[in-house]
This record gives sequence, structure tokens and C-alpha cells, in this order.
Amino acid sequence: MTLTMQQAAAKVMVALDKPDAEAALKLAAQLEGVGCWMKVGMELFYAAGPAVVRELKARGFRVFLDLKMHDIPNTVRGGARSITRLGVDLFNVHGAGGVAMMSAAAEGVREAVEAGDAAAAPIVIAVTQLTSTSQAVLNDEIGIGGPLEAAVVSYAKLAKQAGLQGVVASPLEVAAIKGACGALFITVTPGIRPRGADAGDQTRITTPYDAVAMGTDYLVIGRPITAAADPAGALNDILKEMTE
Ligand SMILES: O=C(O)c1cc(=O)[nH]c(=O)n1[C@@H]1O[C@H](COP(=O)(O)O)[C@@H](O)[C@H]1O
Repeated sequence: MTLTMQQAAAKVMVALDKPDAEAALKLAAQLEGVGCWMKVGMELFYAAGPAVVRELKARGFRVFLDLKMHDIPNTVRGGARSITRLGVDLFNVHGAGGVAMMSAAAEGVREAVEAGDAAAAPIVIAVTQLTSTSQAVLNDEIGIGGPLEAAVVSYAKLAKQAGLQGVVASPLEVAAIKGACGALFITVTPGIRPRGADAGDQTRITTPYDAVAMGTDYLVIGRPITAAADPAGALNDILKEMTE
């Protein structure tokens, strides 16, 4: 299926990895009206907190809050309640916490919605293996044996069992995840690099075009946009590539 520019924009989550609200909102202003999501991660949230999330929502962005919660189930349940009250559209927990922890996140969301503290339930997804992790690091350093794809699919199945709606993985694993968990199980994929862009610390990378061809639902893209001299132009080039 060929995407329109609007459909492509709705699949892009821009990683707003900035040190403070001023820098983040300045960048967001340049991308307003395009239709992309904003991802607020640790760097920005630890500095600017819930206020920056509310401001992005007020400016019309859909927001992915990326805090990768990983703690005992009771703590994660409470964290999920707080995040749900904040009104984000999607957030993640770490799959490494296991089924009880991931289920607690889903329960926290339900509790906040049932208490009338949130208008809608955010989508909850689990991180599988970070896109900076290579096959060699997984096997030789972390100590998980076998193919990386199998480890990712195993996390995806646990996330589904826990009642989560999807996972974070690289586009390279999307077909295997959808094969194991169904076409509707959401895949959110960082590790996106336009041809010729610096991979940086990412190891499992694909181009925006390949990510779309591999069937990913959402492309998380940071530095190729946020570190560009013209972020709006860089995003536009990526959207054009996605519609090819
Ligand atoms: O959960 C995430 O968003 C995430 C998971 C993962 O496996 N890899 C990964 O890169 N991310 C995030 O995706 C973004 C990628 O940014 P760039 O590498 O600058 O495009 C960063 O904000 C990461 O924190």
C-alpha cells in the first residue's frame, strides 16, 4: 500500500531528546501541523516533567511517553496510573520485568480510567531488546543465547499474554512479531536511519523506506530530524521516502 504524506506523518514519532522544555518546544514548534507524534523520553521528562507533556498535548501532538518502566509490579501499577492521568497517548514498560509486571501496567491504566481520572486509556507497549543491542552483545555480554529475533519474539509473546497492545523493536523483527502475535499487535520501531545518516549508537537499523516495507506501525526517529540544520526539511524528506 502506498502511503499519502499525511498517513506517513501519522506513523512518525519524533524523539524529542532535548535537555529542557525550551529547546524541546522550539523544535516542536517547527514540526507543528505536520501530523507527527512527539516522543518524550528520559532526558526531557527528567528535566521538564509533566508540564512539557501537557504543553505538547495542548499544541495538538499525540504523545508517546518513553520512560521504559522496570520495577516491581506494585510500583509499575502506580506509575501507570500516574501516566494515564497525565493524558499521554502511548507509553512503554520494559519487557524484562516479566508478565506480572506488564500486567500490572495494564491494570494501572484500567484503574485510572475506571476512577474517572483519564478521558481515554493510553496504549501500553513493552520494550523487547534495545535497538542498540547487537546479536553479539546479546549472546556474549548479556548472556541470552540464540538468535536475537527469537529473544524479541519471546518478549512480544509475553507482552501479549500480559494484555499489552504492542512492543518496541527494530523493523527487522516486525514480520516475526506480527507472525507470532498477529497483524494488529502494534510495532513501534526506532533504529531508523535515512541512507547515509550516521548510525551512532544504534546497531539494528533500517531506512524509513525499508521500515515501511517491513510493515512497521510507527517509526521512532530522533537525531536524523532533531540534529538536522533544518528539522522540518529533514522530516519532510523522510515522509517523501516513506510514500515512495
Ligand atoms: O523505547 C524507545 O523509544 C527506544 C527503544 C529502543 O530499543 N531503541 C531506541 O532507540 N529507543 C528510543 O528511540 C529514540 C531513537 O533516537 P535516534 O537514535 O536519535 O533516532 C531514542 O529516543 C531512544 O531512547
